[in-house]
Amino acid sequence: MDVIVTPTPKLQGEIQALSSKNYTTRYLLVAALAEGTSTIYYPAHSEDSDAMRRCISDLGATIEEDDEKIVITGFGRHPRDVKELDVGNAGAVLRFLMAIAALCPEVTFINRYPDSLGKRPHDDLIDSLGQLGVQVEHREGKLPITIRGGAPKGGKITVSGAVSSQFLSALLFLTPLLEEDSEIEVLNDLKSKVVVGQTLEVLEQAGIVIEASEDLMHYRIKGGQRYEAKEYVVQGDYPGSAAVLAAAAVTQSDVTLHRLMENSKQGERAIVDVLRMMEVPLTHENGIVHVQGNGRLKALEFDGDKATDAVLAMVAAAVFAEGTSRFYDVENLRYKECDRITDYLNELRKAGANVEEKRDEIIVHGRPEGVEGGVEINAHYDHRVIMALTVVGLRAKAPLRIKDAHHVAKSYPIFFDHLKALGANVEWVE
Ligand SMILES: O=C(O)C1=C[C@@H](OP(=O)(O)O)[C@@H](O)[C@H](O)C1
Ligand SMILES: C=C(OP(=O)(O)O)C(=O)O
Repeated sequence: MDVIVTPTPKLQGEIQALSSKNYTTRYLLVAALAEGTSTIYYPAHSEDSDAMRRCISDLGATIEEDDEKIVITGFGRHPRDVKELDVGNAGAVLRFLMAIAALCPEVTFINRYPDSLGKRPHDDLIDSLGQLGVQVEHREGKLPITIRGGAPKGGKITVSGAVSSQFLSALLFLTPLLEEDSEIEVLNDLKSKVVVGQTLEVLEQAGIVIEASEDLMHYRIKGGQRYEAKEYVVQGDYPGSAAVLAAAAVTQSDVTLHRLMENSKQGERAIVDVLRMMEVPLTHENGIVHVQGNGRLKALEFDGDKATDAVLAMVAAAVFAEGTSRFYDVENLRYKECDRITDYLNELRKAGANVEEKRDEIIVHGRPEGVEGGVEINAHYDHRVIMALTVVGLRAKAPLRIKDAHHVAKSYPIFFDHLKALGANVEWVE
């Protein structure tokens, strides 16, 4: 399914931010790793969170769900002897479960998205699992991957954080369940460090004790711990909301988003500060962001690694700013659903934006007068490319047709419904 985005000068209205994808996947996992019954209120509904639901159910968790909550009885440290798992296109779900699969005799992760997740590298985690004595069969570090767990005991592990923080998070979920104590040392930098803060927060809520160094590069984890069954409440999602806020910033707008906590550990809450630095009129109080866009934005420089899943939306806003913006320290955007530097900038250029790339930077020469539009956009299987190009389409001179826009459902199935509710001219077409 494609979406046609027709230029829309004005957005107005109020929406409830969707629930956080990253917290939902984590709460589902820690609930599955507990032995009793946990309740998660307001879990996200998207392809990625559904992938975690499906996999923990295959691994033996019992799940009951209604409109408000999901009730999970976990399998503790004894997952069912499942042969195959399908994580869809969800990187975090795959990486977290590759580690948990070490508790199973043999599990194969299938390759359902050969052109997206199928291209992403997992070598660093494979290497760390190897240090625990776990055998991993793979195709040059990529899917399909078979994990032969045996019975890892714990011990000293190193993991590279240069490509993704998800490898470290995966080891942090596994090691408390092992018989012996573990020590993890992160090598070569740690990208998306803020997301590890979310992992540690959720582990603590689940009753797990981890000693982490202040720089998040060293960890001591006691073995033989048990995840406690708990009640969790999922907060609003900043990465998805970043695209809605960027849309409000590039138009004449009066847009209010609820459920966005000021003190959230999501790095992508930086979208609010970035838009403020771009001189977009907005307020953020009591979990409510209110944007009154006037279409004028100023360029800025920003360390994108602090808000990895909001960078594409920030770049989309910068396309219309006065001056040249620079988003640096973003190399690991190349290892996401697509190469979010080269592939994304190609699509932006097609739409008429003036952008340049370096290995680890995106540079945007703003065009406050608007971009041409009138072209077809390749979504590259990437929900964040789809959302960001939608923002650009709202202020183009002619409509954009975003091919295969249904992949937006990876994280934000109702993105276009939300934009429509704000008055955006967006239409699904076959
Ligand atoms: O741990 C997580 O849930 C995530 C970590 C980040 O990935 P990287 O650590 O690979 O940057 C982020 O981009 C992804 O959407 C979710
Ligand atoms: C990169 C993302 O997710 P994942 O790595 O879990 O596939 C994302 O949500 O933008």
